[in-house]
Amino acid sequence: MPAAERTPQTLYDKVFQAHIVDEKLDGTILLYIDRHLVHEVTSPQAFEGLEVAGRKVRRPDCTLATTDHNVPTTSRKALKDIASFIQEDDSRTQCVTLEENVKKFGITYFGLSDKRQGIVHVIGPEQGFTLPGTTVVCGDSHTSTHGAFGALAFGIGTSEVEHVLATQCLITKRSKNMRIQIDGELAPGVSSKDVVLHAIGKIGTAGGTGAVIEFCGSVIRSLSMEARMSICNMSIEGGARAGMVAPDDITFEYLKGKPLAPKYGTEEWDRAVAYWKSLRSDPDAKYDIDVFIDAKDIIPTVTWGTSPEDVVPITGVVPDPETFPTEAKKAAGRRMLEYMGLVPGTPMEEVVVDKVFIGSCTNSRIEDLRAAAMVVKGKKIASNIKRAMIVPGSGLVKDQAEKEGLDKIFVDAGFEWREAGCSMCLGMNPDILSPKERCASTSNRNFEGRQGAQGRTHLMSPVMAAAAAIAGKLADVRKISQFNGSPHIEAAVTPESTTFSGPSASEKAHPDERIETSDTEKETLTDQPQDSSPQVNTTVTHAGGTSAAGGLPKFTVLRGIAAPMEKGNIDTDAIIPKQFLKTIKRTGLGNALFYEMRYLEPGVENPDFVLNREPYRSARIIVCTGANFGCGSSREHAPWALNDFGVKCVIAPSFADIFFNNSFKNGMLPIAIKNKEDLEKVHAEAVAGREVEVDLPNQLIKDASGNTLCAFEVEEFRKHCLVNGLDDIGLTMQLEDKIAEFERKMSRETPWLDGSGYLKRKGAGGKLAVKAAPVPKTNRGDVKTEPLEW
Ligand SMILES: CC(C)[C@H](C(=O)O)[C@@H](O)C(=O)O
Ligand code: SF4
Repeated sequence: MPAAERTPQTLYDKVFQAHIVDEKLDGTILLYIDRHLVHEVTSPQAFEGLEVAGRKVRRPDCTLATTDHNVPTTSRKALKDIASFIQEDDSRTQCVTLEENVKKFGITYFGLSDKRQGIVHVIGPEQGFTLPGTTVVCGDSHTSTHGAFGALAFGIGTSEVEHVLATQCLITKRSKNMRIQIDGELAPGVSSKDVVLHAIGKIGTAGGTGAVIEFCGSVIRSLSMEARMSICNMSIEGGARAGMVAPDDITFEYLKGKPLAPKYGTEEWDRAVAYWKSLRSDPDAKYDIDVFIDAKDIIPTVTWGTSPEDVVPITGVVPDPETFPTEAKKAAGRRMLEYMGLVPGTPMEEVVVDKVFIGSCTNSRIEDLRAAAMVVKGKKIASNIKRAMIVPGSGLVKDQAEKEGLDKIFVDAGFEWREAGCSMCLGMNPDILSPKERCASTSNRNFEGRQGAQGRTHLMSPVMAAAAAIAGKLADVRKISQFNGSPHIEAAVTPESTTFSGPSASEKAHPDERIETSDTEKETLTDQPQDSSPQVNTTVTHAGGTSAAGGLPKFTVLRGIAAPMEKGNIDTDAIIPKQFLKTIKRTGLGNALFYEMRYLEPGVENPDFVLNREPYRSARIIVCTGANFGCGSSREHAPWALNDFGVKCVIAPSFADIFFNNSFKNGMLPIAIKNKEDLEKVHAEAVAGREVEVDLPNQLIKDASGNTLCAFEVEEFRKHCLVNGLDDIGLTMQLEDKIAEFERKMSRETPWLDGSGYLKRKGAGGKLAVKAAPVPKTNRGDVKTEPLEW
């Protein structure tokens, strides 16, 4: 079609379009996936599914695994193997299971003894595994990070992990286009984290639901890749599945010399760059949602509540919930302040902090550490700070920081210098907050209990967390550090502009050795599910939650008690907290459902919680009047826990995308009812304790006497799969010819995406062999003697 007649496309449209393998009339699309990152938490059940069905990993060369969530970040000097290194049983099982699976399925893996190990969203870009114009997935919501390269990158659930492993494709739909344009110049002391916190404060945690956000404008263009990653990382906190930035010279510069990027100086590199340059939104491209932000409105920002949208400038005060617009918001605000131990009107700069955490996939890259080091250099952390931790995002970040002497600056100031991992972002490992401890954290989620049961999290940038460590309370970094008129932190701090010196890593003692084991052990114990975990509902079982490979129970008409809920933004951390994610099974999680709300302490039920009251103990449906149900993490454990408890259907005004998808994959039906009156009718039945009937074939919700309460929408393909109990991996595999054809085309057009050992180009008549085969050699051997290449 001549260019003039082509509908203008956004960056997202272009990348999406280039990966369509097949499209159904109802808009269901089979999308090809170029890059699949795998970690230990969301993969065991997927590998198990493959094994049970006798399936292979289709593209081991496009799959990269590491272990990050469960790993302790203490010294690895004495590391022999992961099995003896990890003390906690369930964490160890998950990590060992991953190691077994990567061997079994021939996948490249960066284990604990490998310098390239680290948080999955740090290592992908670092290796050049993440490239512009690619589709990138991982069983992890912060896969959005990789969108900084102009990749379409999003989190998926475990069933989808299994689907991608088996077919290298995903079944999906087009998303809406959303644009967040940030123009102007960031003031000194303001960083990309402030930009994204400010943006989420503006759009809310459901603002981007159903959309892919393109970040653009002069501010974004001026930012480094690290800073762009921090912004795209938190797109998910704004409800969007993905965030994207158009690739430009800054992107290409970053990719030069990365092990898995096309080799700089070769024809392939030039070809790739020419393609990457075409990945810009067309000038007249249309966006469904447009947001403009003026850089001068952004000042260092912190959160005050338990949702990432609860932001306030550091110069502000703790808000008063009584001024919130609706009764529901007032109630939520009161609860948050109680949880956070804050009083309305208190200046944020007076909020005293106990712990400081600089790390996570949002802010653990070299630039983050440089910026934080600049603030703490020559200073000491305040005496009230119990613990301040620096956790590099990968072994390579750690090495680089040590080369620049940053570790010395931190240790001299009183910080702990740790090994790479998710650490205190999500207490699945020994790094956790004790109850009521307050943390200045560079992570991305401040949900209740996220960093440890009853822990209190304030999200902020690395320089702000560093400032909090020095001040002993939340602090305005602009008062603590001089920014010498630099335009903004990420452009200001480069290795050249920072004169750090200090002994190299090998010359100094390891700071981890200062940590007393007893302290670590104590913290671990407080946050682990106890053996005495309450046993409830053990009699409520049904056929859901089976492996996708084994087919699903059919969903036609469901009748049962519906439990009423009213809260908005019920996140998956609340549906099932982190300590229960260590299972390698899909079943048995019913007892952990809504754990923090359901139990006052292990074994003691909270009598006020709806599922602890009759008749709701046997609820099969949840009716929630609050929007954005299932937001946050991609954990499929959330629908597994609901399913295991007996709930097969959730009705709410809206859902977070990943939870919505994950539910269908488990034979469950999430129903979005936007019409308030309709939802209220169903809610009233639930409140009255009467049964409700969900009739999927006729798409109707009825009361106990069979009267229709309202109709509901459901996508045709999803309905077809639910009603017939279809295994969508099997369905996709029937399209083998189309997938193979697509792969041949990709190998011709973007050959740099094929990993070594994939296509043996010796097929007759120019026909390429596309049989899935493990890469002949991986780097799972002795990393010390192997080069940092595949
Ligand atoms: C464990 C994983 C499913 C989860 C996610 O998807 O985000 C985790 O990384 C988190 O940050 O909560
Ligand atoms: S958000 Fe935290 S737990 Fe999740 S991947 Fe990132 S660092 Fe790990």
